[in-house]
Amino acid sequence: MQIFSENLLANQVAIVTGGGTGIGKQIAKTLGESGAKVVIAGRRKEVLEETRNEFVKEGIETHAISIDIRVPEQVQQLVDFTVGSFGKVDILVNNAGGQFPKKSEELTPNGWNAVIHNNLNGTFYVTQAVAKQMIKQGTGGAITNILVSFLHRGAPGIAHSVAARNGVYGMMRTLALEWAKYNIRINSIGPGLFVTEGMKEEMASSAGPHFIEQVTQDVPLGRTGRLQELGWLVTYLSCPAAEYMTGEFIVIDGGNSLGRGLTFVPY
Ligand SMILES: CCCCCCC/C=C/C(=O)SCCNC(=O)CCNC(=O)[C@H](O)C(C)(C)COP(=O)(O)OP(=O)(O)OC[C@H]1O[C@@H](n2cnc3c(N)ncnc32)[C@H](O)[C@@H]1OP(=O)(O)O
Ligand SMILES: NC(=O)C1=CN([C@@H]2O[C@H](COP(=O)(O)OP(=O)(O)OC[C@H]3O[C@@H](n4cnc5c(N)ncnc54)[C@H](OP(=O)(O)O)[C@@H]3O)[C@@H](O)[C@H]2O)C=CC1
Repeated sequence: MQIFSENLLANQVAIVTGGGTGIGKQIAKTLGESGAKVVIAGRRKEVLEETRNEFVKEGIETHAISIDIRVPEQVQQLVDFTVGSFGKVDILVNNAGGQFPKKSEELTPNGWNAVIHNNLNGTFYVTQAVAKQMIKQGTGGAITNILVSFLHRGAPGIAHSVAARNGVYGMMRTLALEWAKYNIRINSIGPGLFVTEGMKEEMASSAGPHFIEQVTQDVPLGRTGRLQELGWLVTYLSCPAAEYMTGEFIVIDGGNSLGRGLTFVPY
């Protein structure tokens, strides 16, 4: 379904990290369907190339680059590559990330650092490099971070990831203040459960075979999220309709984070 006009983001250039798979792939596709030129970035070259070919066949102007967001020199290559390919950067989606579930008392320092490094440091490196380019351009920009719905509630088994995402939240609030004068807006999204291959792999060994059904039972709207719904939300945050929004965190989880609530009459 095409919600937004195909010209909404015409002449806009977007970078989506982790854009070769899952949520990032759908976000990049939706931005492209609204007219943006897209650069998808991740570590696995062959995955990125496959996604790029798919997009190009659909008429989306796409380039792909293999980089690790944890390595500042490679992050700079991403920005240089984007400017070299499309002349500028207007939109950034910080989607790359993830974690492995582990009881906190069993987490090693290396395990903790690995997740903090990827989700917090990596996100900062990309954000800083892209914002410097946006400041140089003088045309503003829209940055969106993909975090998690349970940011403020906690999630036993992934303390490292919740800590890192809260770090990104704090970073976002501060950068929204610092960069407002450049008209660079920065917002965050907290997705609930969206079924992707990456999510299934990550949860498969730890959360048990019924994880998706169990979570779904607690979702008032009764289902998992559709990837397209995240694509639309990012498109909204990246377009002129959201020009007065910055520093905000939007949860999209079918009401899951409301909990069960208090019931005063039988339903
Ligand atoms: C109600 C709503 C419900 C929503 C639920 C869903 C919420 C979230 C879903 C998702 O996030 S979906 C995304 C799915 N994809 C991923 O999570 C993959 C991301 N993972 C990675 O990219 C990497 O594994 C990593 C986390 C960045 C680590 O990579 P790195 O190369 O740095 O690790 P290593 O050098 O191999 O190891 C460092 C250290 O970490 C320990 N470790 C790494 N992976 C695991 C693991 N799978 N299990 C246990 N431990 C792991 C590793 O052992 C090392 O520690 P030491 O052994 O040296 O002490
Ligand atoms: N699915 C869900 O229910 C939820 C997901 N999220 C978050 O949404 C994001 C996307 O998840 P999802 O699509 O489900 O899972 P994926 O595993 O498909 O997405 C993770 C993406 O990030 C890329 N990536 C990870 N680390 C790096 C790195 N160091 N440098 C460059 N790219 C990297 C991966 O590519 P590669 O491995 O090739 O580098 C991959 O494309 C993640 O941040 C996840 O934590 C949040 C809440 C819920």
